[in-house]
Amino acid sequence: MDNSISSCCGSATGNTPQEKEQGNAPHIGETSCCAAEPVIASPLSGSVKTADGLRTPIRILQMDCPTEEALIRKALGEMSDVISMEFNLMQRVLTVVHKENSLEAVLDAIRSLGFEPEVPDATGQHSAVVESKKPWWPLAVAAVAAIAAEAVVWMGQPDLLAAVLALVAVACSGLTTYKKGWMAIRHADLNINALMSIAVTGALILGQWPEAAMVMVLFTLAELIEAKSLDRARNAISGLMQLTPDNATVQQTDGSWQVVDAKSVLVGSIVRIKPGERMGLDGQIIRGRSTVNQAPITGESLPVDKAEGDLVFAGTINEASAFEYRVTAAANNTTLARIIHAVEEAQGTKAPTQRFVDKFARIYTPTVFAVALGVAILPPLLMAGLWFDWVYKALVLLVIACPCALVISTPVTIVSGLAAAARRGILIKGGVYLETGHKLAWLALDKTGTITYGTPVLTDVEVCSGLSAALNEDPGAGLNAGLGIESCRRLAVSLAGRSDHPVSQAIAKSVGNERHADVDEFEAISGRGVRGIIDGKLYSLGNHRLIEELGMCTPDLEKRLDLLERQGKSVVMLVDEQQVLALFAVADTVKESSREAIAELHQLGIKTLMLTGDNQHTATAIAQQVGIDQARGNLLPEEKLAAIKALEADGMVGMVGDGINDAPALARAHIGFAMGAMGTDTAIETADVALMDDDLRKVSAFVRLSRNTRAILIQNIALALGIKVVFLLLTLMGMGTMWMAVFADMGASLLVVGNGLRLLRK
Ligand SMILES: Nc1ncnc2c1ncn2[C@@H]1O[C@H](COP(=O)(O)OP(=O)(O)OP(=O)(O)O)[C@@H](O)[C@H]1O
Ligand SMILES: [Cu+]
Repeated sequence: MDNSISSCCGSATGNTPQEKEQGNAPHIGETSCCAAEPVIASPLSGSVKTADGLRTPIRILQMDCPTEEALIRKALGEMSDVISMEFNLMQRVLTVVHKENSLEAVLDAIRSLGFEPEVPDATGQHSAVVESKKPWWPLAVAAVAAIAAEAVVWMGQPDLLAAVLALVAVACSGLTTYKKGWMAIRHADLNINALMSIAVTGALILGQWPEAAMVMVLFTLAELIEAKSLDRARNAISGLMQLTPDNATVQQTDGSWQVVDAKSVLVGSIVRIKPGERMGLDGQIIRGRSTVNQAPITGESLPVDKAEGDLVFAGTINEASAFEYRVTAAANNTTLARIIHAVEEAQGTKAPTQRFVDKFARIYTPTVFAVALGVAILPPLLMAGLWFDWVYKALVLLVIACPCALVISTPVTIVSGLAAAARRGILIKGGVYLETGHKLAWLALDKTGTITYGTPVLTDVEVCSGLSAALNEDPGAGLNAGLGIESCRRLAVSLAGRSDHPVSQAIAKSVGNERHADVDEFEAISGRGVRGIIDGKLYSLGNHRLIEELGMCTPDLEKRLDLLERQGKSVVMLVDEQQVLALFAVADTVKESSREAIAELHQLGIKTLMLTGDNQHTATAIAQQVGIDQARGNLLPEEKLAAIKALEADGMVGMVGDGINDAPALARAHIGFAMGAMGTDTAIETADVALMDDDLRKVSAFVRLSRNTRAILIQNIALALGIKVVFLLLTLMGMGTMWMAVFADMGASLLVVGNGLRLLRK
């Protein structure tokens, strides 16, 4: 059940091979993950061999704008050792596929652009990265100087004073811009930094002191705000990791307790948690009981009761009394750590809009560039225009050509959406699901464990000789010629005890710790029941389908089944090789939240359909209780799959289940939702969307978030392109100035980033 699942759904929504490769890449560097520092990038995995060559992720902290991407793309694109490149500007990771033994050359090329590339070292360890903080005071000095220069000119003071102040301002705020700009010009590339440098230098040469200073200061300030905003989106997820305490109180071999570094705690250690304390590791309670706030994982802040045997999770908070638990996962492998890892991976995959925008930018920028070149050269040559005028217009066009706002708008929105979802206990495994979720037309639901709690209890036992006895009745009462109720029970419980199917579990749990009979050749019959040999005789315990197939059904039995099933109960029968001996009815309770969840989904215009292996009567009864449109019972797992396929003709199909016996259908659906992912590793890994607890309302929350994301994506693209179009027209009409273009570009970037970040607050 690994990537076969994620690749299946890819047929419709576009999982790329690259996503799968990322999923399979060994995450060697994980042990070095350290959350103690303020701004941290999570570790990278090492080089991985692929068919084309080595695939190495390289972190470049200075790379977060498309202009830097363009620079690197150009420089590495010329190298014969480089086969392909992928840029993830949000995480500032460049993944290069290159020939063996060429990594150093690639790194050198990146260094020559003035960047500091980082890769895992030979052991695969990657040092945790701490970004150095730039001091803020030079910018403050620059701002004061720029304002002073403006004031000096305004008050008619000597030009020399204004010039000195302006030079101070430009020097204090613009050095990085000049450096980056110069690097770009040297590589024959004109990015926003190069253009700013040219423009400011031009203004200085023309003696426009205050303007030059102001433009440089404001540009730097805008860049700073943008970088900070992007950091917010980036850190929304890794910030969760900082919720876990650094230390844990661990029992030593001599029985004493000692506070140690949580990262050093081994699986199997006993940890003590005080009231009000946050857990640093996953584990299972061995002593004590309490209530725990699991909001960091499930997004649900209502405290949950926990007693011996229950699982607790890193990041959650003990609200009541002290307890001890046995550690089940090391600090770097807790559920929370895996959630964070999955979200980061999801952020690295590109959503459809992003692919489109990237493609668009790749055509758009060179096109405007060509037009600008034409504007600069043709009118002066052919129409005797003034060189100065037309070159200036061309420069303005070049600023407009910067696709910064457009390119950054999509990832910032998607990343914010993914982070917002994760904080609410919805783990989305790729931007594609977040982006396409708004189109969901149908939601198929599994019954057991999805709509119901999945822990049915035994309600009726009937012996099939015409005599019947209610549960817990006097053991002697139901005796017949063949087997008495107690013998039937013993047989059924012994068979059921061997299966984890909820129906079997209900029967097995109905008696105390009574000794079970030995079962030979035990076998589960998929979608039907179980069978095995007890005391030398073959017995089966199964549903109506099984009894029909064995040819043991009678009109009388049918009537009794009907009666129980119409009450929403599931019935299995105990048979030997000749006849039906007894029947056992179990009833599952519907989750209180299910009804509300279905109503919310209907409000969103999503049609619902229940798919279950249980009988049609029970299915209909449960569906009616929660308001589901349609119910289909008696389905074998492959028939559930076929039902999903049939729905696909009618639009986008989601399927929600517990992932246990509905994995094929979950994989087939465009979006597979797995519930109760908190305790199960496979659900986190295989589902498209993992819901951390089993509250069905998370599906409607997901759809609403997806619709919000979608709306913001469209707004952002319209905004970014709209501003460009306005300035393009202004420039062509001769009214655009370079300053206007620069601010329009930076303003657009800030607007789309701010707009995308709104999702974090949702
Ligand atoms: N191991 C088993 N023990 C007892 N009954 C079983 C077992 N396996 C199947 N059954 C019977 O067959 C029916 C269908 O089982 P199946 O596993 O296909 O669906 P389910 O998981 O019970 O329902 P759902 O599809 O809603 O999750 C069950 O309702 C039960 O009556
Ligand atoms: Cu029948």
